[in-house]
Amino acid sequence: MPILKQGEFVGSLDCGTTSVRFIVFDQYANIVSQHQSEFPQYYPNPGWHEHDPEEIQEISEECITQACAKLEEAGWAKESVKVIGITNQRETTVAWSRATGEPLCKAIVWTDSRTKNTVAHFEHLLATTGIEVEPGQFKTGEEGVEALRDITGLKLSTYFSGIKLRWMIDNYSEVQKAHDEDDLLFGTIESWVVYNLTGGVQGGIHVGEVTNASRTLLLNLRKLTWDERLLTFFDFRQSILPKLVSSSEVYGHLSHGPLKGVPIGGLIGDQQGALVGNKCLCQGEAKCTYGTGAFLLFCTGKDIVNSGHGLLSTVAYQPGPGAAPVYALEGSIGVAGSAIKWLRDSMGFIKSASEINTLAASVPDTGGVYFVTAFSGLLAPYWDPGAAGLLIGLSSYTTPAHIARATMEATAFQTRAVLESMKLDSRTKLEHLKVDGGMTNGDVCMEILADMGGFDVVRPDMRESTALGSALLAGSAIRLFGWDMSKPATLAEVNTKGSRTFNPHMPEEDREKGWTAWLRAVERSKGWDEGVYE
Ligand SMILES: Nc1ncnc2c1ncn2[C@@H]1O[C@H](COP(=O)(O)OP(=O)(O)O)[C@@H](O)[C@H]1O
Ligand SMILES: O=P(O)(O)OC[C@H](O)CO
Repeated sequence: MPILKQGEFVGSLDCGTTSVRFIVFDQYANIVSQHQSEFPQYYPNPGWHEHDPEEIQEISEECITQACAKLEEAGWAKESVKVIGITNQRETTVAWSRATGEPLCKAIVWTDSRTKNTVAHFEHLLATTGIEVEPGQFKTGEEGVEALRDITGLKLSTYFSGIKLRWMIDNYSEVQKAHDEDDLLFGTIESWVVYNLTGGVQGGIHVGEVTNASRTLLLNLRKLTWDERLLTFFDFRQSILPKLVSSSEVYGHLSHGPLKGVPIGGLIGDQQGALVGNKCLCQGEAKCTYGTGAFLLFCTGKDIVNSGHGLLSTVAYQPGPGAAPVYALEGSIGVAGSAIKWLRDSMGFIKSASEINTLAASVPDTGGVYFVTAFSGLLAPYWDPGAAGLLIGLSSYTTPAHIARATMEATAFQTRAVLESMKLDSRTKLEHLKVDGGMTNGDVCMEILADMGGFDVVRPDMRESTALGSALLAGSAIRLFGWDMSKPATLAEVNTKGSRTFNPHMPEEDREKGWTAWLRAVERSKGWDEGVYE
């Protein structure tokens, strides 16, 4: 065995919706080593989407092990990894037993829309009894909706974890029993993974990070505390909830594996991770990440901006325990890359995701086809759980190539819709959009986005922004390389590699014609599925 060099690196575990990766970065954000694996997706009923929490854990540990082996093959000792960060798909909900440390059911994934009736129940409750905002003072109807948004930044939706957890308790006897007997532990993916990496049932810590917590419908967005009024409204006992922690601090140490003893110093939801990784740390900066879904986050600095146009207010990051949080406005699009995956896995139109670019480029336009990719209803800015996937404008002329192109246009149209809301809420027009995520690997995807959206699309060369975000937070927690999240200037040398800009070329008139047709297609898709699968 050759003598291995000692370096100083930071690791990032990125637990996404379809794959997990562990990436080792140096101080400039060069990737020194990485390993990635996809994991199984379960769709047991229409509208349902599940993950096996144990599979996520196993794959996470395997990625760490393999990336460390590759680091050593490259001549570096694994002790060079000084700290790790974790970033994750956000609203996906895990319920496990305090006594055994084992999951009580499969995780309900953020895309899953089985909870429509649960949402309807709470909408009714809000409209009638209302929410008790002060002792004895209830807000009902529109005032109740406003009060909920004021506390959480969110609206009632199948998307958020609190609703998914309520459904688990109401529908799985094991989860209900655990809740009743105070054996239940709830967490989003960062919480589950940290619990296991720090020892699981043998001393593992039960923490929840604030950006992830801001997606539960249980967090007070201003105070960054679990809000008792919401616990009463949704009827949860407090003891099931993880201890809240900031996005950057040493939470604990890895209890096993090749990085045993290394501190975990950064936790962040993946979309906020990408915001941080793109160094959009100040008011007015924005990015959009195109993975399974697409998520446009606009940093609003120290202010919480309430959206009047279908966006969410969310925590962007909290740079340390007790530190003032930074907030963001978010437009969440449920389906982006997952529609490409669907064309590959269910329709057989393509053999690999990247092939969609060649297929779509083989025709000049969609031949009049529009695809509203409402596989689990529509999220921002439409928020219609009853919207159904809709392909419209089909004719004998239509080929898979037209549908492939319409699939990419669907993401571009939804991005434009979110940007229009963001313009109204923030009174700022973005001159360009910084992008990353798996779908941005395709040039044709980027050209269609620029053309249909009508804005410049800026794609950085190093696009592992999500992982980089959690690495920056982790490094900052131990002041590795002098990084300090509360002083953005200390990150100036990170990821200064170039970027490529895609400009719109389509005539304005054609773009507007397409946009008008898209809006008509969305109207036809809305309200189609009135809970037939509950
Ligand atoms: N070359 C490509 N062109 C277009 N889409 C792609 C390409 N490569 C991957 N994708 C899409 O990107 C998605 C994966 O991106 P990723 O950022 O890893 O997602 P996640 O974090 O949600 O798991 C897949 O849904 C896939 O369809
Ligand atoms: O894992 P991604 O990139 O699909 O992101 C999922 C989001 O966090 C869901 O809100």
